Amino acid sequence: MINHTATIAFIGTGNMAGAIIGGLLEQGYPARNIIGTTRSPDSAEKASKALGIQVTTDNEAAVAQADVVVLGVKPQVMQTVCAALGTAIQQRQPLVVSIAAGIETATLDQWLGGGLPVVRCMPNTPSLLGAGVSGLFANPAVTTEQQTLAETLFRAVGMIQWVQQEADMHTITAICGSAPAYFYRFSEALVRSAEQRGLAAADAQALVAQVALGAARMMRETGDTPTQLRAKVSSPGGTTVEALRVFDEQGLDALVEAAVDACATRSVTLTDELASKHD
Ligand SMILES: NC(=O)C1=CN([C@@H]2O[C@H](COP(=O)(O)OP(=O)(O)OC[C@H]3O[C@@H](n4cnc5c(N)ncnc54)[C@H](OP(=O)(O)O)[C@@H]3O)[C@@H](O)[C@H]2O)C=CC1
Ligand SMILES: O=C(O)[C@@H]1CCC=N1
Repeated sequence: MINHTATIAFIGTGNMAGAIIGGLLEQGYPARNIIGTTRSPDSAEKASKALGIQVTTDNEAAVAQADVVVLGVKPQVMQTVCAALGTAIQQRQPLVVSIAAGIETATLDQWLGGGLPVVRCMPNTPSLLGAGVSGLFANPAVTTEQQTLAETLFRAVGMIQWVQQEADMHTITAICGSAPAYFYRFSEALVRSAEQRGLAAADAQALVAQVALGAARMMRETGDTPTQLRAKVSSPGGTTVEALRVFDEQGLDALVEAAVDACATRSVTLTDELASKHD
């Protein structure tokens, strides 16, 4: 069960934090126990209306009442945001959860003044529907109770996976955080092909979404591996094998491997760029 009494401050309430907040509210988390912040008053008003929670531009005031502070701003502005929040966070000593790509817990802790419990989390946007995946890493200052709190919060919006080595967060980013976009990209290509063959765009999009949902549910619910499920679709001498032959001939595995590698490598270089700012 989620601890519904913890007050959570989301510093940055954009695409990802908004998806987590939406998912928590959907699961019954009380709106009064969630506060969000944005940089501009305009986006605060928009986010507040869209999500049905209080959203301000006052990061320090949000932290002052929080048991959990979720840092949901872009990596490139995180240091500035943390520097301005250090005093409020040190006074309150909340559990700090960062959802930023490429920022190590030690770097964040240093930016916030040191000695803090920091959980690094890599979620993904399907959290909005309770269908997210979040990889989690805790620094040594995180207590068992805080670990459970972080775990229950993110479990409320999907699956969770703890990693013991922080370096594994690069892989988690490449196969969970960023990966919904790969499926959307593949779906865009399928929709485009269907359109070229004469289907209406809206129909093609609905069909592709249903295929993706069905395929995902088969992988989750039948216990079969993707390889076994693929075999069950591919009749010898039939149609599917022809499409799969083209994927193989044109090097789908190498393409995917290169894409995942590029994503994980960017997570590493982002980490190096941001850590080099930390003295
Ligand atoms: N999008 C995704 O799928 C995923 C994103 N992430 C991580 O989540 C983080 C946010 O990404 P995303 O949600 O896509 O980005 P968005 O640009 O959608 O959101 C950024 C949010 O930060 C706010 N913000 C900027 N500066 C400040 C500030 N000084 N004080 C308070 N709020 C501020 C913005 O407010 P305003 O609108 O006023 O500028 C906005 O609400 C990143 O670190 C990213 O690595 C992790 C996993 C997946
Ligand atoms: O693209 C990004 O950098 C963020 C992190 C994972 C998903 N979106």
